[in-house]
Amino acid sequence: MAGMQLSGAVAVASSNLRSPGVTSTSSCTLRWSSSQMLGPLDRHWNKQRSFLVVRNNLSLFSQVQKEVAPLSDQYSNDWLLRRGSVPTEDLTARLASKDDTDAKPDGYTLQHDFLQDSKLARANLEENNRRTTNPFNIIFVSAEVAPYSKTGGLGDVCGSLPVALASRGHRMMVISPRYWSGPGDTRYAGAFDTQVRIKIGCFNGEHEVAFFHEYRAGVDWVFVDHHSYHRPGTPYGDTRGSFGDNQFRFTLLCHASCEAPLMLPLGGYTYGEKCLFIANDWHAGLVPIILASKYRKHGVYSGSRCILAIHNLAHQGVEPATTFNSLGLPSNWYGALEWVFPTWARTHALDKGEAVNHLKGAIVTADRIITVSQGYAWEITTQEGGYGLDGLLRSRKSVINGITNGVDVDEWDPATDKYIASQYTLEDLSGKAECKAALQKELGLAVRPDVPFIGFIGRLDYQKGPDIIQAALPELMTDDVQMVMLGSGESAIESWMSQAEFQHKDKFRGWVGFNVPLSHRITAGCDILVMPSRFEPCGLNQLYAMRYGTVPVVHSTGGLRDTVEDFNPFANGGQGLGTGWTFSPISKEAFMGALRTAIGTYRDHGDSWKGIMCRGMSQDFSWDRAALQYEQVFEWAMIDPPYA
Ligand SMILES: Nc1ncnc2c1ncn2[C@@H]1O[C@H](COP(=O)(O)OP(=O)(O)O[C@H]2O[C@H](CO)[C@@H](O)[C@H](O)[C@H]2O)[C@@H](O)[C@H]1O
Repeated sequence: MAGMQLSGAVAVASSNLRSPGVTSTSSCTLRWSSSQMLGPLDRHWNKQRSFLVVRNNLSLFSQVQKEVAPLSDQYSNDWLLRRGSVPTEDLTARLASKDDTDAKPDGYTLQHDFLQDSKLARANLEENNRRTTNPFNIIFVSAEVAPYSKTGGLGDVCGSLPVALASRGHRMMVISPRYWSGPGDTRYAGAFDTQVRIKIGCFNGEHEVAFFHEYRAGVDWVFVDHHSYHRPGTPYGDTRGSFGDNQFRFTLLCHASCEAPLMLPLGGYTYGEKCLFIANDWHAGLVPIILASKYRKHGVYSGSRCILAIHNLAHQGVEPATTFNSLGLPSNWYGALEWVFPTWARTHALDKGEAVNHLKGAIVTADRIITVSQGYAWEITTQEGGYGLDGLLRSRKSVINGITNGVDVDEWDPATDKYIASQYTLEDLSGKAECKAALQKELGLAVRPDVPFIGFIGRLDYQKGPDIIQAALPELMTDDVQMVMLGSGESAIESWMSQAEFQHKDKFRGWVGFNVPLSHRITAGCDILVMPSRFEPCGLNQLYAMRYGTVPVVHSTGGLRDTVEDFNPFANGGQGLGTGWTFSPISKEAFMGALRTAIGTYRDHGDSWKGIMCRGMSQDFSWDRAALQYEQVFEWAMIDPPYA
């Protein structure tokens, strides 16, 4: 993990430590010396300070192996036999097997309570693996959260990661604006007015906000209500462009988020002062600054920490320097947000390039920083990927971690997906062919099982590289393929999609707009999903595609490079390895090269294709894995003193 510097197991002072997992009977108390210490301790170097971090998520198997194996040195089989117990290797095997009942191995007399305790210990350990032993009060602050509001991956992540963390035993609050568009809007029907009102001093006045609350899937979903959120369009803008007062709207969100844990008696009691805030992207960027400048100096939130989660560094929340006075922050904190554009980016001779940058403010005040893949954690520290913030990010490299996103496995599951024509599984892929036929029919394309069907889903902007597809399409359309693109964004690309559809009526469909059910049907019905993103912090569509047996062809960048493994037909004794194709550099030629290879494999090597599909479908992209990694970072954040 980039930025994480771990050493191996560290020996500590010896003691009569009792394993947290394997308990002992009074007749067999285990003594552990330093070299037999249970559970690895990792040394974590952080800004020349070192801390010992206990990892508590050991699996039963490795735990039992570590615990029982050393016994053979101190307590020989003979010794155990004399005590009426079993040799250690037998016990290890029994504990590792699912069926370690009381069946006695031939020739041995079992000491029942020892085994019984071990079984209990295993149950405890399995439970520990599901539940954290160190629960936190966590506040997720985000501009969007699915299913209430979503324009992209940020909404997906903030709608599903908190549920995974809650199921591990953390107390979770997700706080986001209530984008209510009128009485017909049912998205917030389950959220009730808490009757709590607060006044926030910013932007030359006092602005009253209300809090709505819904408890669902173990998470407190809190919605900040203010009339500036009640507009048609997306959370950020409408057909005329971005809303002009977004800085005000998200400043309100940040102040309200800092008050919510103190004010809202959710389920009868507040979250209180000892919280862990996760500020997502620039919209929540003021949270660590508000905590440090307004609360902590009065002794409030001194036990809290704030982690900045960067989903996309390209959006930073840059506004004129004069707006600083409106943010409701003490004037001596200007330096945290201060941002000066490079000379080349200034608009006229008298332009001094002075601005405030919300994301920069968060980078220099957050206790730790998480990005959504390991590859992106490194990319943002380079000049090419740092969007002007790479220098600052390099200076905080020791607290940056990359954790690859998971997927909401309930929402994105081909076996249960309610949007697709026919459900299917890894064991029975027949439903996928039905999905393909249904999608071809829905789009008015020829229903042909043999033709390679290519899909694209995403924002039509520079990041996602739709112009690469635009450049490649004339060549691609000379082949016997079908293609569908779903997306909205730059109007030039939107018009091109309509035009291309007109030009290639029998092969190409361009669906302009945001349509979640159709995105599921494309993911299930296509054979290939292309993602020619110029940069991609993590990317979710390639994960969804693999889960649905749709093979990704992606630019080798950020999270795409981390999650898609290039197909190698010769690996694994000729059986092949890999889950898709990556290409580099980002050019029409490289894109077409990879796509042609994929199309050729689909047509001519059915077995290899099936292998790629099945390997993709077998990947574990659940949030459980990522949730464990988040927990580790939470623990580190709590060990360090507040950064600001
Ligand atoms: N027209 C449309 N109709 C229906 N659904 C559509 C759609 N356009 C996009 N979507 C959906 O929006 C989501 C997009 O997620 P991504 O992660 O690919 O990108 P995004 O750039 O928004 O997220 C940022 O944050 C996420 C989360 O951390 C990172 O994975 C990513 O790299 C980063 O850029 C997917 O669920 C996709 O299906």
